[in-house]
Amino acid sequence: MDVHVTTSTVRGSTRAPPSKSYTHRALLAAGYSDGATVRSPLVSADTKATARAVTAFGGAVDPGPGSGAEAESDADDMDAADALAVDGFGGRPAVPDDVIDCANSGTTMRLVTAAAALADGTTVLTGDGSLRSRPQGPLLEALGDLGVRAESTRGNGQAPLVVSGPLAGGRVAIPGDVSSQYVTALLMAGAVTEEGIEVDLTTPLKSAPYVDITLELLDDFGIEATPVGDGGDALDGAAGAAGFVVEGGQSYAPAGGSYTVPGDFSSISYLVAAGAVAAEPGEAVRIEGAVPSAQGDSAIVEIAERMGADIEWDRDAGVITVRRSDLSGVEVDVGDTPDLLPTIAALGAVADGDTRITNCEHVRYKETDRVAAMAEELEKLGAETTEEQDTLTIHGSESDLRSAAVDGRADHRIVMSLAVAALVAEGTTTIRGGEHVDVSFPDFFDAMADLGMAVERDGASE
Ligand SMILES: O=C(O)C1=C[C@@H](OP(=O)(O)O)[C@@H](O)[C@H](O)C1
Ligand SMILES: C=C(OP(=O)(O)O)C(=O)O
Repeated sequence: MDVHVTTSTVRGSTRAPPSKSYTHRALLAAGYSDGATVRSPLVSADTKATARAVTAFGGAVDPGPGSGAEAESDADDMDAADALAVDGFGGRPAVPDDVIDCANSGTTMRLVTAAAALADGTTVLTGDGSLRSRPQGPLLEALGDLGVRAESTRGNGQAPLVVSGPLAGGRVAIPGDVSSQYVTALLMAGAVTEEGIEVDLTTPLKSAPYVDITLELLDDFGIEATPVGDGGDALDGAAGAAGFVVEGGQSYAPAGGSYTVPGDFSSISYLVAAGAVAAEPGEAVRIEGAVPSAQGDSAIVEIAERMGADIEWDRDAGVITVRRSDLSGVEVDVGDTPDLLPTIAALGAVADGDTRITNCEHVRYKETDRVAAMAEELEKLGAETTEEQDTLTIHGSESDLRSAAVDGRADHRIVMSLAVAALVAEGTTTIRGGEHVDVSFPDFFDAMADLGMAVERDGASE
């Protein structure tokens, strides 16, 4: 679907969608339990993939009591639910009747691969073309070292994957610089193994806040997992950890039988960026649902502020207010916050001077190579960029941005970031593949239109 965005200003209140990362984990944790309700879930293409996996393992995911939707036993049909009742498989996944389709979701594939290793039989996992090109090798090797048959059908470390359990647990080494999701996967599955799992990192952990999200959620489900330092001493968080330990034989059970998902700061980043570059003079964009949590991507507030944005975050109320102001380029290390790269690049294209995004090699292993994608697509809008393996520099200047036809690369975050840049590019920008926002922020263009973005989709104009 082509989306056409014409230069426009924005103002008014909007609400952050629920967190994709927390929803994936909550659905799977509820699956590992005897049953739990997940409140305020993100219902999107990616989280539906995780719900399908929970169902394939013998659980069930239904719009629950008070969900605002009729009960349905089909994970694909969970739209409009504001609570999902999950029937768990009690830590023992059944062998699925069919292949598990993880669609576009890396989180689903990694977390579900480790869950599949617990089953006494064989699970096959696949996904779309993008997911089948992403790296799974380190997780397969780790599971192999733990005595599970875990293979890529093409022998290239990519899906389709075949996993045959059961997994008893043990000690294993894994690199930390490809994906933190391998650690999350091993910790979530490790809690219900017989022996528990000890993970030793062979390289420092990138995307560490995502493991903090995991530790926070595990704690809320009554599961103990511990980051450890070089000497085996327990640490407070995943940053700087040399490894992780999770005891086996634990039971997943959230307090009161339910878990509530907080707002998503990766999604909030587009709303913040839109306000910072295009809020109507004298007006503001107000974002509700911005409650503090372990999400590293809440750094978008500090990054926008450092660029000169007029922004306030009332943490108690969970409200961010942002007004337009002149932005200047800054240097940002995205080692902890890979999903912010497209947003920061779009902000950098509007800011005056250079925005240098460093430590970003792992951002090349996402739905697309986001470093190359943002460099190339922002150039079409008139920005100058310099791409290196681990660094992206945007030589920004608002006056240079002009409309163009750009490609969202079938990647939700590229689409949403280009839409932000399109707010200030002179004329009408056409973004190819606008439908891919369904992965993490299905209502993105509705929310933006409500704020004042001049946007047309498939002939419908707002
Ligand atoms: O665990 C998670 O929820 C995620 C971890 C990050 O991936 P990596 O750990 O592969 O960098 C992030 O990019 C992804 O969007 C979500
Ligand atoms: C990379 C992302 O997610 P995943 O790894 O789950 O595909 C993302 O949402 O930006």
